[in-house]
Amino acid sequence: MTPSLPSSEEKMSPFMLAIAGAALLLGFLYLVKNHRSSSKLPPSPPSLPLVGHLHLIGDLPHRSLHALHLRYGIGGLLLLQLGRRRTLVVSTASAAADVFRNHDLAFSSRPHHAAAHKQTYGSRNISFAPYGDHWRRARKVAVVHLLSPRRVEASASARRAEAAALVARARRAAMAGESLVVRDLLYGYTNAVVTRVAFGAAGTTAERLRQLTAHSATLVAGFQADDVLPDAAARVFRWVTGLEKKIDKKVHDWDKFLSEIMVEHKEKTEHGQGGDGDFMDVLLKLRQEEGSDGFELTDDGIKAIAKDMIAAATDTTAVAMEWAMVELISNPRVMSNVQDEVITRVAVAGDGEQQPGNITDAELSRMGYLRAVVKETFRLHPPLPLLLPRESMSAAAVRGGRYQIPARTTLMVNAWAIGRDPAAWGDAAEEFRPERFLAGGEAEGVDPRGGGGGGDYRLLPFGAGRRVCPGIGFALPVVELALASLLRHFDWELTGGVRPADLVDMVEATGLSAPPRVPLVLVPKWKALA
Ligand code: HEM
Repeated sequence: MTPSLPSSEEKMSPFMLAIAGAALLLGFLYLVKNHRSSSKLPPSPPSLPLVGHLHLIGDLPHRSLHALHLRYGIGGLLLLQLGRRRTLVVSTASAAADVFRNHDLAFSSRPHHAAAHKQTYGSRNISFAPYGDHWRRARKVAVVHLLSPRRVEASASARRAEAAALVARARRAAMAGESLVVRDLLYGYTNAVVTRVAFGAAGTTAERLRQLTAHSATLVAGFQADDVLPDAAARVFRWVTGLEKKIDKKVHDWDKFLSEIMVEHKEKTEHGQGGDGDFMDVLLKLRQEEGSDGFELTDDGIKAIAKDMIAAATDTTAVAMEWAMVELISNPRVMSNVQDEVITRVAVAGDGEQQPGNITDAELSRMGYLRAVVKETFRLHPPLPLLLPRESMSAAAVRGGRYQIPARTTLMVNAWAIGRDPAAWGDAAEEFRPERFLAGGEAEGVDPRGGGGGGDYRLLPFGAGRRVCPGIGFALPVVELALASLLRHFDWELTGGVRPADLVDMVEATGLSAPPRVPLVLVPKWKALA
């Protein structure tokens, strides 16, 4: 039966026609508006309900995000829904330049993360503190009083003592014809330098610290329940899986350690033996003299800052050095060039009788090729491949207003992808070629200090803008001195039939920082110096 047309009595009244027309118009306007506002968002791959794009992220998020960028990204941007967090991913140097140059303030906060909050005395540190007065003042304390160029210079003796110990350790292995797990060697060195600088101690304090820092990062690394679930559900998840218990134990152990160190330092000060040499001394003295610019340095505040410095410094620095050694052993030409330079520069200083490890900062500053090796390592292997996540505090119109990013969007800057961006580094971006940073090279003058030196945003291992790492000046001489010492005194060989070419495709381990997945094992051969 065919449906009959409405009779004249059944025809719509003018009133009903007006309502229907208005509804149609409103619907049309809604569609147009919606189309316009969604077209103002950066591109996004197809997503699933609830998880959004989380299922597209593998165990190496920087690599998954890079692959998604290559497939879906436009203008260096992607917008993803990672569980409950709307996330803007930046994957090219030009997009990073726009975000850091034009929208840094908008993106200067950090997303709340319950596990990190717990481990930082309620976000009272610097790294995880939301943007605001506390963060600004705590950061100023670190920049002015703990990490200033004067302090870095004053810590040269700690660096040199530990570099000498590093060479001695490798020499023992060389004499015994044994191989070394390079990670253990370098982690031990970094941990020892940091312990001396932070607490003026070595030996058992360094060993306790080593145990505390091991695996700490894994409790805040990667995507966790907090990123996917609402707060209460995430807490239940952590509790059921036992993660909450692990975090509580770590928090307790750290607090016990830091409280003991603090008591020791206070007692020394009371007996007139307090120094102003290490971080704890400086922080306690600042509190006494109220020299922290009105910033209340409570016991917990001091512990939060000290812990932040240690956690931020140790893993990152050791990971950078291990990757440098991986690249050098895989590139014998570069290894030979850098060894020649180190030997020549130290000899030029006129002290052939120097103790192992006793290379001065002035000598390091003349090692241009070594510095290029370090930059090239940071380019291909940034220790924090996704930096630290930021969160936008207000809406931002990025890429010249083409895209509108709403407030409370998480920002992930993929430094690993930016280091491989062909628009920034050319077609041979995957090649380890330190010469690109030397005079006449295509990246001459590019600096890893995040837009420092001419506002170049191609090399971002330390981030950029207001939240750029304040520890760069501290980290670089630690890295350079260890590498120079190991390259000056030893030749290095692979073990067990491994060939340099076997290391070329080495991928990263999972976690917040990204060391080589397979720890590098090398045999040191002691070099008798003329
Ligand atoms: C090779 C070694 C290091 C690397 C690769 C590194 C990398 C980074 C990165 C990527 C950030 C986040 C920047 C951003 O959000 O834009 C950061 C933040 C930070 N780093 Fe480093 N870092 C290193 C060493 C150090 C050292 C030695 C210290 C201190 C002694 C330190 C202290 C900090 C602090 C306190 C922050 C938080 C800054 C803030 O949120 O305002 N880092 N670092």
